[in-house]
Amino acid sequence: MPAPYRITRRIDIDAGHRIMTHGSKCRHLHGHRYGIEAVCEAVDLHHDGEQTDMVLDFGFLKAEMVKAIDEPCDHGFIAALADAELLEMFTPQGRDPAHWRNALEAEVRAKGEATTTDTRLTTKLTVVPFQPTAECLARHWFVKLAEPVRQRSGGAARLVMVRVFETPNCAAEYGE
Ligand SMILES: Nc1nc2c(c(=O)[nH]1)N=C([C@H](O)[C@H](O)COP(=O)(O)OP(=O)(O)OP(=O)(O)O)CN2
Repeated sequence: MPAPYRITRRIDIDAGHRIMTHGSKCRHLHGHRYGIEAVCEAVDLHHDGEQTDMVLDFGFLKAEMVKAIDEPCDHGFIAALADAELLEMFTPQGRDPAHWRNALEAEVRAKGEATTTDTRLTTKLTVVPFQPTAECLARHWFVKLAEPVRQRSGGAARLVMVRVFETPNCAAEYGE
């Protein structure tokens, strides 16, 4: 039986990306105002404490979404690790692109993503091990948020789904 209580929190970020494998316009460098919604459920509400009669405090959920999504990605560029030509453009002047990329790759392998401003224009860059489609970003942010949701709710709430809007008309969801 599905849990009867559900909450949704949304944040919005601005970020650039490109889908290097896309057959059309999304190959080009472009940006989105991403809308990201996290949906959490609980079988029962908290019975005491500061989250009394809540699934999970919206403020706690926002704080975790900011940490997992806004801090690494807002006003930055999200790049696929496989996009070697794009990463070469971000390589700081005078540095060996392969060496610089290898360090990022090691961090991506270890942590699932790498965020840096050690880039050519000192712009924020987040490297991910997939094409930054709305589907993959939804899955990536779901994986980052699932445990913080459990912990901040004292085990009462479960992350059900993350929905990512790329435009007001296009969204992808990942849920478990
Ligand atoms: N299933 C997916 N399809 C597409 C993705 C994606 O992540 N998942 N991404 C893109 C592009 O990044 C593009 O920016 C968005 O798609 P598109 O609908 O073509 O963009 P529009 O500018 O036409 O959107 P409007 O809302 O109509 O302005 C492509 N496909």
